[in-house]
Parts: sequence; structure tokens; C-alpha cells
Amino acid sequence: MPSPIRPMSEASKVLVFGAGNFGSCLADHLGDSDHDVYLWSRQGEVVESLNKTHRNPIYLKDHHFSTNITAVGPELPGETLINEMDVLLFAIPTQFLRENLEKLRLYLNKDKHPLLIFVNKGIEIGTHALTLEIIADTCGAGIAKAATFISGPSFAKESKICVVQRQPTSVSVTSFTDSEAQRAAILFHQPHFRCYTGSDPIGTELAGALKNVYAIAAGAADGLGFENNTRAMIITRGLAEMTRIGTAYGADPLTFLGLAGVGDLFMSCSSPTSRNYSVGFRLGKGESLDSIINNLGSVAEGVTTAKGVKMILDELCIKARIATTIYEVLYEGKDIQTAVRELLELPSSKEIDLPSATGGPAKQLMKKLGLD
Ligand SMILES: NC(=O)c1ccc[n+]([C@@H]2O[C@H](COP(=O)([O-])OP(=O)(O)OC[C@H]3O[C@@H](n4cnc5c(N)ncnc54)[C@H](O)[C@@H]3O)[C@@H](O)[C@H]2O)c1
Ligand SMILES: O=P(O)(O)OC[C@H](O)CO
Repeated sequence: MPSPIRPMSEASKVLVFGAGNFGSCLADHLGDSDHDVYLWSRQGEVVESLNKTHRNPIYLKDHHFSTNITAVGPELPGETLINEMDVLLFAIPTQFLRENLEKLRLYLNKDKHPLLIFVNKGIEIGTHALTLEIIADTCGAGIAKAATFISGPSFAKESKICVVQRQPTSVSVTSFTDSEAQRAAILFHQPHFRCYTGSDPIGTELAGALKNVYAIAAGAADGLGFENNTRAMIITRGLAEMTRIGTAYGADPLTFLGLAGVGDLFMSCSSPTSRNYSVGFRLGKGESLDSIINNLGSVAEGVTTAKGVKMILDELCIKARIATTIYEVLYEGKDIQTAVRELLELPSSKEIDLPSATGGPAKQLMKKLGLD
């Protein structure tokens, strides 16, 4: 392992929630940058092993983790540790975020709190809430306004375990509060982990969540035996759908052309490393969703997010035929061959068909955060 890179900022105390693939990877990156990192796992064996041998026995097993990481858990950290932190980083799958924030909010002072960073890419089932809304509901508008989101093409694990082996990667770092996005970017930025800041957290969140649904579609097409023309069609028409949904929602359409949009969409739709692509590929090969989920061993956010997307499409009365088809295959038992035939038999339509930007749910969310 090469010698640690100096932090671009003063060393910070960072508590990472979630020692899965991405939480472990980001904790290692920050430890490697000489920050003082605490990594919470709800699995006792992970805590013990990280502290004793600097190895995670479940995720990124082949990696020797930074010695700047102290693992904590399995109980959720309490007020004393949280009050010492400069940064709280959440790498918990979207469906479990609310229950954890409900417990942690008691320790967060709404006037003076650590920098809060979220890296999950999904939409909550049932409520179809974005993470911003989950934060506002649980921790309050002030904390949601300052929350920062990291998204973009960043596999925790490739053949050479990319980020922890310092393979060049870029992400977007967005918040409604520019100074918080800047702080997060300075914390993470390194020559091999380039951070670009932005101020459209709603678009960034939607892009990260939606790309997972289209990665399932691209994987399914490959599983069915289609090749490059078809994958390029799904990526490009997927991007058109993502941008249409984002615009109707009230996000900035240009966000979908950035790292969190086309960057991550392209990567996840073209690689079996993506768990969402793998789910699709196996569906295309004829395996059932239950069987795939039961032995995936890791989260594929697109599966749950497809439900949230369907609710958003119904609410906004807009069409996104690929996303709807994925929902029907996953949850309405639609046969995948029939789904493909129906998609291909759709009549010709305008290539670029963006709704007028009325503000949509983003306007209500911003009102809730006091940003209107
Ligand atoms: N893996 C990647 O390459 C990558 C990259 C960018 C973003 N993400 C996003 O980061 C998030 C986490 O993904 P991951 O790859 O680390 O997932 P993972 O499947 O590798 O790990 C999931 C983690 O969540 C924890 N968990 C499960 N149930 C929980 C609960 N009820 N409360 C708290 N924690 C719970 C598990 O213990 C585990 O540590 C996802 O939203 C994902 O889309 C992942
Ligand atoms: O493995 P996936 O499909 O969850 O993709 C992981 C990241 O989102 C890639 O940026």
C-alpha cells in the first residue's frame, strides 16, 4: 500500500455509519487521508475483526484497512461519541435510514451539528421520499438544508478494489448549503478521488436512485442476449426518462448530464460489477427475483427504488416506459419476453420530450426546508 496522502484539510473526526461495501471503502479512503475515523457496524464480528486485524470479514474481505479506523458497535453510537465528531457520514441503505435517524436525531443539535453526508442512492418504499425528506422528517428542516450528498460513478469494489487502491474516481458533492458542500469536498478530495461541488441535491439524489433502475434494465437486456446497440439504447433512452422525471420533479435537467447522472448511469449499465445490473442480468437469464435477492449478499437499491419511482410517475402523470416496465417485471409478474416485445412495439415518438418545469415535489420539499 502506498504511503498515506496528506489531508487537504486539517484532520477531522469522522463517524461512518454502515460498514458495508461503500461505508468501509469511504472510511478507508478518509483514514488513508489521515483523518481520525470511527466506523459503526451493527455486526459484532465486523467490529471485532476491524479492531483486531484491520480486516472486514464480510465486505471488501481482501483489503487491509487503514489503521486510522476504530470500529464501533454493534450498538448505535451515543451522544458522547457523536458530540466529539466533526463529520457524520451515512452509508446505510435507503430503506433503513429513517429508523436509524429517528434514534440519532436526539443527539443532533439543530443550531450546531457536525457536517452530515449521505451516500445512499434510493427512494423510500411506501412514502416515495427522497433522503432529503427522510432527514427533514426525522431531524428537522435546518439539518436537512445543510445535509450534503455524494453521488456519481464510484464502485466500492472492482477487480482491484478501486477507491481503496487509489484508482482515479470522481464524484459530485451537493447541498443546498454551498459551504457544507465545500467542506465535504475538501474532506474527500484527493488526486485519485476528485470531488466536484453542486447545489442541486434533489437532482443528484434522483439521478443516483434512478440509475439503479435502468442498470436493472441494461443487465436484463444483456441476460437476454442483446448486445451493444441495445445497451446504448437503454442508456440513452434511460437518460431521457431520468431527465424527464427530474424536470417534472423540479430538479435541474443539467444535473442528469453530470457525474451523478450520465456518469453513474453509463457505469452501472455497462458493468457486471453493478449489483443492480447483476439483478437484471439474472432476471434476463430466467432466475426469479426471490432467488436473486436471497443470495445477492449485498443491497441492490434499484429493486426497492422501482416501487418509489412508479409512485412518483403516477403522482406526476408522466411516462417513463422503461422504468415502468422494470416495475411490472419485478412486482406484477410480467414475463420479461413480453415486456421486451411491448417496449419494442411502442410507436415512434419525439426524442427529447421534457415537461415544463413547474417546480413539482421539489418546490414543496424546498418550502418544507424554508428555502422557497
Ligand atoms: N457499493 C458501492 O459501490 C456503492 C457506491 C456508491 C453508493 N452506494 C450506496 O451506498 C449505500 C450502501 O451500500 P453498500 O454497498 O455499502 O451496501 P452493502 O450491502 O455492502 O452493505 C449494507 C450495510 O447496511 C447495513 N445494514 C443493513 N440493515 C441495516 C439497518 N437496519 N440499519 C443500519 N444498517 C443496516 C449492513 O450491516 C451493511 O453494513 C446504498 O444506498 C448504495 O446504493 C454504494
Ligand atoms: O452496485 P450498484 O449497482 O449498487 O452500483 C454501485 C454504485 O452506485 C456505483 O456508482
